[in-house]
Amino acid sequence: MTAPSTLTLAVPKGRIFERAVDLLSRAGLPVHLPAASRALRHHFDGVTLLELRNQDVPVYVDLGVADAGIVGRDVLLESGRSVFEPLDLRFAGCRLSLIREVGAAGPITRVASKYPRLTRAYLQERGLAAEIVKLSGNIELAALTGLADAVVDLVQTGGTLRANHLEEVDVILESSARLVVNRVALKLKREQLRPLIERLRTLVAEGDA
Ligand SMILES: Nc1ncnc2c1ncn2[C@@H]1O[C@H](COP(=O)(O)OP(=O)(O)OP(=O)(O)O)[C@@H](O)[C@H]1O
Ligand SMILES: O=P(O)(O)OC[C@H]1O[C@H](OP(=O)(O)OP(=O)(O)O)[C@H](O)[C@@H]1O
Repeated sequence: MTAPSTLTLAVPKGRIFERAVDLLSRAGLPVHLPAASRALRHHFDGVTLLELRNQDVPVYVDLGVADAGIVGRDVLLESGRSVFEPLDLRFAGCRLSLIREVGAAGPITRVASKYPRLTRAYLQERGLAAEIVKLSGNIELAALTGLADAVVDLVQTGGTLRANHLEEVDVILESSARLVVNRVALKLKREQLRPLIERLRTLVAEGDA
């Protein structure tokens, strides 16, 4: 029998990181939160964690450099990458919404977002020919300053909207953290990936993810 090969997993830094590492640990992988350092690749017994920007997780998984990863559905759909998505992990819940200043009624001619592809698809579906401006963060400021007459961004508690006199005009999609798996790795590393998916599925079903 050959020794099992290393499993490489892509995990985004930021708000998902700690929860994702903890979940993988509770699913039986010998991983733990790395000590604070500048290291971006963390080696454990038979498992390597790659600490990436959210947007890069689907890229690493699709191209097979990571066998699997954890990423928000919002980022996954925006990426357009064709990865296997076996499991909704049911944390990092939020929605992607069209947002305007409270009471704004004029036409939408320019929309700012970190999600230009999803914004384009949404506007096209409604026959709206607005210009899309890609921004990188604090998207709500674009609506406040007049850079755009609407923005497409994430809403969770609604606290950011309330603090900035903005309102949700339409919900475009619901998001939560997803497990994504490279389609070839699913076959080649089946003996490692299948049990991992099933253990994660059990944790989610028990409300423990
Ligand atoms: N306020 C929120 N509440 C719950 N989940 C959120 C919230 N904001 C974002 N998320 C989810 O968590 C994911 C990661 O969010 P995070 O804030 O870490 O990303 P970011 O720092 O904006 O990304 P990056 O800097 O890599 O562009 C998002 O893709 C989304 O799925
Ligand atoms: O509805 P709420 O609970 O207020 O959450 C929504 C906010 O959280 C996210 O921002 P984040 O803090 O990640 O900063 P960013 O805009 O730089 O991405 C998102 O982009 C919203 O601004």
